[in-house]
Amino acid sequence: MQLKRIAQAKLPTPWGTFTIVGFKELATSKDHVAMVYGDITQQPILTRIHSECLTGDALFSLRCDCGFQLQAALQQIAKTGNGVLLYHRQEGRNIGLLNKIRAYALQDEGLDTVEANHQLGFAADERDFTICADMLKLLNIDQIKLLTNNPEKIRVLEQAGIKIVERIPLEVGENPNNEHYLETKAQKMGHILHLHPLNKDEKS
Ligand SMILES: Nc1nc2c(ncn2[C@@H]2O[C@H](COP(=O)(O)OP(=O)(O)OP(=O)(O)O)[C@@H](O)[C@H]2O)c(=O)[nH]1
Ligand SMILES: [Zn+2]
Repeated sequence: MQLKRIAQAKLPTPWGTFTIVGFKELATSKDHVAMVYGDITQQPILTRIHSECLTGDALFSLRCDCGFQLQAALQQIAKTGNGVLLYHRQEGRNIGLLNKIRAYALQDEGLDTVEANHQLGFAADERDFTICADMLKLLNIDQIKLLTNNPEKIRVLEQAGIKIVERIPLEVGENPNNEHYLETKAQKMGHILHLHPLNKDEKS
C-alpha cells in the first residue's frame, strides 16, 4: 500500500453533495483525493480516474478534453446515484505542469503530444495508475465500471487486483483546438475514440 487515508468532508457541487476523501502518498507526501457519491458498498461502482490538468480543469483550456470530462463524470456519477471520481494528481501525464507547458510550446511548433514528451526526455505517458488501485482499496472498492477511453488504465487496475466489470466511454469536449490532440491519442496512445474531424468540404 502506497497511500494513507487522511481526512474526509462533505463537498457540495452543482451536481450534488459528494464526500471528498484525502490521501497521502507514503513515499513522497504527495496528496490525491477521491470524490465519493452515495452508497459505494453496492459493487461494481461507477468510477472515473481523472488525471490532474490545471489548464483544462481550472483554467478553461480547449487544448484538451479534461475539463469537459471532469464535469461530465461528476454529473454522470451524481445522476447514477453512487460512484467515485479519483482525482489523480499526476499533472501532464506526470511530467508536471511546467514540463507540460514546455510540451505545449513544442506542440505550437508542430510536434504532436507524444513527440513533444519524447523531445523533453519523457515517455509518452509517465503516469502510475497503481496509486488509483490503492485509493480504491482504501475505499473498500474492488469491482468497478470504469469511465474511460484508455485501455491502459484497465490493464494496470486489473493487474493490481481491481475487477473491471464494464468500460463506459467518456467522449466529450471535442473541438477545433483539440482535434489533432485527440487524433494523436487515438492513433499513437491506443485510446478508443470516435472522432468527428471537421471537414471544411463537408456539406452537412
Ligand atoms: N504531457 C502532456 N500531458 C498532457 C497533454 N495534454 C493533456 N495532458 C495531460 O493528460 C492527462 C489526461 O490524460 P488523457 O490522455 O487526456 O486521458 P486519459 O486520462 O489517459 O484517458 P481517458 O480516461 O480516456 O480520459 C492530464 O494529466 C493532462 O494534464 C500534453 O499535450 N502533454
Ligand atoms: Zn487536459
